[in-house]
Amino acid sequence: MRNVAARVRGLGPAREAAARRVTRLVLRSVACCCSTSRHTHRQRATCPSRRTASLASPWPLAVLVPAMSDLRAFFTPPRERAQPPPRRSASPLDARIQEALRRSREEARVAALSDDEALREALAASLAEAQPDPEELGGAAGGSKAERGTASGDWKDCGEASGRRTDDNKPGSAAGRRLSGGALDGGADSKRRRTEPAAQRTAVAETELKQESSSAKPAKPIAPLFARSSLPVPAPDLTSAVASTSQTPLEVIDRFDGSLDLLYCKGWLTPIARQALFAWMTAELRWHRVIYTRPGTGITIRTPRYTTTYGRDETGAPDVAYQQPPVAFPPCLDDLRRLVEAATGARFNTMICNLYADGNDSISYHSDDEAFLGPNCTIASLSLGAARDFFMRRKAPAGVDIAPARPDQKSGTKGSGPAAGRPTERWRLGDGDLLVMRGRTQSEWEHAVPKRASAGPRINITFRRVNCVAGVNNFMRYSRGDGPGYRWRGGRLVEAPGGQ
Ligand SMILES: O=C(O)CCC(=O)C(=O)O
Ligand SMILES: [Fe+2]
Repeated sequence: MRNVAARVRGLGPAREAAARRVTRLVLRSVACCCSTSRHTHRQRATCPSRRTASLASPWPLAVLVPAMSDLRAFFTPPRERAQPPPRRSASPLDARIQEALRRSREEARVAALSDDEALREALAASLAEAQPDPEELGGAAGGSKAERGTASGDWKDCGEASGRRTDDNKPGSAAGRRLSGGALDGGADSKRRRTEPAAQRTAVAETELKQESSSAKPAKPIAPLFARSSLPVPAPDLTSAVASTSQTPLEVIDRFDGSLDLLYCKGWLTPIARQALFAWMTAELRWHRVIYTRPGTGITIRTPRYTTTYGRDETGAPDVAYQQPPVAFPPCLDDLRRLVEAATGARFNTMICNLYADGNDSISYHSDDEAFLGPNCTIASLSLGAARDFFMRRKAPAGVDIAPARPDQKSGTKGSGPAAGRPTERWRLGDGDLLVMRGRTQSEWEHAVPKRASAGPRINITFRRVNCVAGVNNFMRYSRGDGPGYRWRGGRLVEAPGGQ
């Protein structure tokens, strides 16, 4: 009853009294909230779960909410009811009552859950996302137009041509070629860039910017069940490989004569480890929504996901040698790095973390082939939380414009000439899955996580090995930037000063 009083306070004494009457009525007429039993009035008085049988509990609300449209009449004193109600399309009173009841129901539901249950429930909701739309990336121009829509639109391209001290800034580098629409940048889109006059190119780029900006909505509530996570979430203990990983060997995927060279393990991280890691990373890491200017164009890009980065190269350079001092791995992520190294046989010194808050967050087609990663680099990618599609498409051979095959077409069409289209591969990366890209994969393929109409929060961690200061500068610039940081507080990502 206290809850009722709190929720309807300010509606006037008559309506408050009416609300109390309704609640009393409902409490008498429904079973108590242990729900399995049909207690008598007397039994109910002593049932331990009765304390939750208030207006805020799910039980009476299930009865009240459908009758919401009648509530206004019910709350109206008889004197007023005799007169015809004023014609209003949306009553502010209705709205207030509905909102108060909705909030109290949600609070009661959350309060009734333990931390573990809340986490499990949020993850289950995340995993039950809508099926992907196979058409989304299927355009012949390559890449979803809801995304940046070009192979040269991603942060890496800008970093490499930013004039900063990166090895990739050289005209002959893979990145330089991509940015200038060179040989590796195949597809109709890059052809368009090569042939259009500069003014037109700017117009196209601005359109892409609008798409990018509109897709990159500000932080919003995404998982109310984390509402209590303002308490510190303990870091998971991942020190034991046997306890933290499934110990299932990684599957070797070797396609197109070694062009696509992957290792894959579904559910590599155990459920307990992955859930604890996901909860800790969302709550305790400081995430960034990096905004940067695309060099040479003056165009502002808002990265459509949250990111952060840790680690440094092994050149032994002091902090002052970097544009921003690198940030050391938090201990549990360092333990994770060691586990991934043990599983893959590769060595890593840096990580980039991506937080896709919902289906609107994405990463467009790109390759992680920067010179500071070295040739044929190995990149290990661990997914946590909601499953998302991971698309791969083969780059066109130098100087050839071939549209990629549609993602729903059978990939690897024989004699992949122009008619056949470039092969595409599609993966569904789920909670705890480990995917390792190695060999020629980065130089011959691109990958993307497209937007989806609905998807729960997902984290992706990529482990990489950079061989120079420039690589760390690049990661710091494009995965941390100089804007504000965000932390998951009260069920949403909120701007948070300080910390790493
Ligand atoms: O989220 C993913 O699975 C991919 C992330 C990625 O490609 C990147 O960070 O470079
Ligand atoms: Fe990538």
